[in-house]
Amino acid sequence: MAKETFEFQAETKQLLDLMVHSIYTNHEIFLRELISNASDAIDKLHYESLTNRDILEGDTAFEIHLTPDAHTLTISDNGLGMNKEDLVQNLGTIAKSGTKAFLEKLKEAQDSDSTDKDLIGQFGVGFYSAFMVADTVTVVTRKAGEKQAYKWESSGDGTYSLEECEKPKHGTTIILHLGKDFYGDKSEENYTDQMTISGLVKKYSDYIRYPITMDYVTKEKPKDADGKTIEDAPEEEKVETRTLNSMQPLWTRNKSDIKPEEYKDFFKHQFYEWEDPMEIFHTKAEGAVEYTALLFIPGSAPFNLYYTDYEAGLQLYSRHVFIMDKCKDLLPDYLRFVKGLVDSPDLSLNISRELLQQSRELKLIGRNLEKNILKTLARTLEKDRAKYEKFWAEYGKSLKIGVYSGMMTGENNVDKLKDLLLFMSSKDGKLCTLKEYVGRMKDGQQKIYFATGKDRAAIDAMPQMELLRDRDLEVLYMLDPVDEFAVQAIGEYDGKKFHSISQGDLDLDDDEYKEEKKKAEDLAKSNEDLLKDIKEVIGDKVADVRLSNRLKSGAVCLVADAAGPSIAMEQAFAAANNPMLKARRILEINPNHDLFGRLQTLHAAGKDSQDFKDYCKLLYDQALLLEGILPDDPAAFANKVAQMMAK
Ligand SMILES: Nc1ncnc2c1ncn2[C@@H]1O[C@H](COP(=O)(O)OP(=O)(O)OP(=O)(O)O)[C@@H](O)[C@H]1O
Repeated sequence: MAKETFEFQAETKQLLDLMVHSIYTNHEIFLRELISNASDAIDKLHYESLTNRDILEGDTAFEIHLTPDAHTLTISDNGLGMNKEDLVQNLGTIAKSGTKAFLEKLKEAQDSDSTDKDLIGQFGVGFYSAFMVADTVTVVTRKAGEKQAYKWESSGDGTYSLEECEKPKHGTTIILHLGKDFYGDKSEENYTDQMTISGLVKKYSDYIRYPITMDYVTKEKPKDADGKTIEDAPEEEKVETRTLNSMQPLWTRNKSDIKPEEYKDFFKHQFYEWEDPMEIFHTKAEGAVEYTALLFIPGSAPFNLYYTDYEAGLQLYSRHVFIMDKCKDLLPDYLRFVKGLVDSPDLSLNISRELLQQSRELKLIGRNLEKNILKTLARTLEKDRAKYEKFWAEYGKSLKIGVYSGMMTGENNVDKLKDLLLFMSSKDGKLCTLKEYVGRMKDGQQKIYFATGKDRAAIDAMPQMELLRDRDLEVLYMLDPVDEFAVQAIGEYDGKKFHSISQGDLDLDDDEYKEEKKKAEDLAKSNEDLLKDIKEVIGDKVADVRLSNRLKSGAVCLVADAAGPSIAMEQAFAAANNPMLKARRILEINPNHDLFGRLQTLHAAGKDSQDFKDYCKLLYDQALLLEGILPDDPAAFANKVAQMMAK
């Protein structure tokens, strides 16, 4: 095959451009990225070799070797290597959907001068970081089990070349032809200096499970047959290969010997994070199943946590040997934000990943970990409210989704999670637990009142809120569409039912309310015709028109029938392109409002008059607006209001 030239994919080009022009100042992490890729490639080969020993070609001493030279730094591994298709696929395109977001973030970071954040690692564009320090990158690689080797080369401009070549050993060798600022004694960042390189390995790659080696040339006088130095002989050069990393996986060490900084560093390097974790769990268990787990709750939720491209899951190891990344079957989906790893001698390396994921041991470990995490969260909620609220701000949504999605999957997440939920309260504008709400309920109060809306102000302005405020009844604000789903899944807490103030009968428990309700019912009877005729004018848009006893100073409001979704839920479904679930809307009119008297007069003058009809339609549109929904025909609404104002 003659040398071929290929164009990089547009996004790769953009990324390379950013790398070449070094907008990212923390150049040194390129080494960590390349070592990490080499280690991944060895992991892959090792995994393959468990079922196909021949693939190793007799080379069982896994190693990542670093060779600095005058102007180059070479990183070699004896991992899986790449064939032609792999090269084009992996080093010519960026298949990851996160890359676009990465580019945006990188620009943002550049604008805000916060380039210290480890964005490159976070978004996994590792290989291309080589172009921060190298003018040209050459990759010589041969896939284990295949004969043909290839040379890939690029100068970080728009193209790369590919040609066939010879490579006796399988694996990948990456030669960085360093830029002039990155070699030589005069350089501040000399990546050919052995001290610098070994320092970087210690700093970033100490945990890598395979030896990272470098040859050191030492000069020594020769020794005689008795092992004594021959003093007058000239010095001889000796090459000594040293391993630069300690290779001991952090999680295998004793908890008491590990410093918080070591955990944090490990977390960042292993999981490509740039922020300290907010919680660390390090547990060792023996008994029915033996395992060590090192789990983390990241400092903040990733931007795509709730999108389908987010890949949840823990890393799996067996006796410190990597089995797989992103194993989803350990933790329930509502803990999708937890990162970490599990190392267990009880997990068999020799069965397929599919079978492994269904294994009894894995399920047992998963259940234990889930319990552990929930226990820690409950303890944090009790002992360190500020910390818990920070957790809640990042991951609360995930737990709320867990509460109701459990209904679909048949898991009872409600009991597990209901005491970990927080809702904003009308009492003090602060977050409260359901236990706290119930604990401070007024004497005789039977229900947990909640209201749905887009923000606090919208709920506070709801006409129904006035009655509850007057009675000093606490209302929980449901500001996120998932809140209401969660509440529906819970149903009741401590024997107290949830009750939406914007749905069904307000149904307050005090005598005053009951008396007013009775009055309203009598009034409704005597105005039966009026209500029927209003309904007739508005038509099918509402299921019913009633007199309200939930309104104090407001004239109208729209409520949903108790059976069925609320109006907020209907809107959430509509926003998610699922207009199937419709609330049964009920228009409620305040009989104590002057407007009601006017309606009665207009109706008495003739139910077919244009004025009566206009009033009815405007009433409905107003009620819609109060729910934050636009009238069906905003122009007609505005025209009618204008006409009335002009009268
Ligand atoms: N030394 C190597 N040996 C074999 N394949 C490699 C090597 N280096 C890179 N690759 C291949 O190139 C791909 C792209 O590497 P890159 O560092 O850009 O991203 P990544 O390693 O997949 O992501 P992340 O950095 O998040 O781990 C890798 O997924 C791997 O398939």
